[in-house]
Amino acid sequence: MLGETIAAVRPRDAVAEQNARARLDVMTKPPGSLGLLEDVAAQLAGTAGRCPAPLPGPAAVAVFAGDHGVHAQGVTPWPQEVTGQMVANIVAGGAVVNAFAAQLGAEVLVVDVGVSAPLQPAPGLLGRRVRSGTADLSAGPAMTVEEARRAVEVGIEVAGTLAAGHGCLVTGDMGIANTTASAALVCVFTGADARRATGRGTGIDDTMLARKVQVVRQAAGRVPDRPATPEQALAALAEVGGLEHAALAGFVIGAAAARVPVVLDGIIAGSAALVAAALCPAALEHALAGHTSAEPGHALALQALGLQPLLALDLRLGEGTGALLAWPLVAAAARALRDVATFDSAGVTGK
Ligand SMILES: Cc1cc2ncn([C@H]3O[C@H](COP(=O)(O)O)[C@@H](O)[C@H]3O)c2cc1C
Ligand SMILES: O=C(O)c1cccnc1
Repeated sequence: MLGETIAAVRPRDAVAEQNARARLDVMTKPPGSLGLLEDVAAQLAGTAGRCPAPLPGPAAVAVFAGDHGVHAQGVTPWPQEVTGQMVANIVAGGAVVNAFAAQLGAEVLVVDVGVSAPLQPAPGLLGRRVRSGTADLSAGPAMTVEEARRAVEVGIEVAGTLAAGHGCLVTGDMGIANTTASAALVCVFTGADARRATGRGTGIDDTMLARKVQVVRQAAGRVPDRPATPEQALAALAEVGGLEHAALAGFVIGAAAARVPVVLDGIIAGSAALVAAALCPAALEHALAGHTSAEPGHALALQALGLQPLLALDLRLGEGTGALLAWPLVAAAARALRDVATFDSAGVTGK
């Protein structure tokens, strides 16, 4: 399934994108005046393969949840059981992601791809647990390559299902200690030093940060830098990643295969997108960076991916919150491309 999905991903449609650029230039506004939103509008046309692109809605955020064996190393102040408790909170509608989604009319789907604790079945919770948390990535592989592949395929499945009823997919995550695995992935996939890629996550003190940097450096050191082939990418993911990272990588590839735009959230999605890019470079042509988070490794990931974030609000939450907030900008860019009159049609004199 992974191989077939990778093979199904096409680059953006150059003709649709050129038509969008041409239309943006004759719309009743000075050429280029919508800045980055003009690139977004053109990208959406390229993804859809037509100009104007369909409006990218409604949006659906998939919150991939998993636990991390590296929690035992003291890299986060939060107990591991908070992952399962927050999953229940999101499913009940009580988290920040739910408030933002309600504001924007977006759907929230939580996917258990690797939580440790037992979870009550509930509407809005998809059970796809590959294993109950990863192994401690500071001591050895976080998971097997086969488990990584299965978790990637969960993300592909979820993207395919959601793309059938939604015009835009949004990445979300929940997993205590997942900023440690994210930093390790950023180091491996960009070659960055652990000190630059590692941040304070939920908010850790200097002592814990020093320990986290050490853990990230040690883990990333076991893996050859900059995996170039799909096999190397999966191996690196299995060594230092998380189950939600694997699923998110698959989600990005699955969205691209369905030709639906995907808006990326923070460091967890950004690091997973590095994996997706190594598995399937064309997939990233259909992705948008919703925001840049306060976690320093996120900017490194976006830079390596060549993605320009739509927002910079100093968010450091995850759950899909920053990407959701960017979605109205994506929708507005599409609506402008579709609805704004041209100089000719409106009888407005050009310069
Ligand atoms: C109550 C709560 C809600 C959250 N929602 C997202 N995260 C975010 O913080 C965690 C990663 O940070 P670290 O690596 O420092 O543990 C992840 O669960 C991520 O989704 C949360 C964290 C907490 C505590
Ligand atoms: O970048 C993020 O999305 C982030 C940062 C800190 C904690 N959780 C998520």
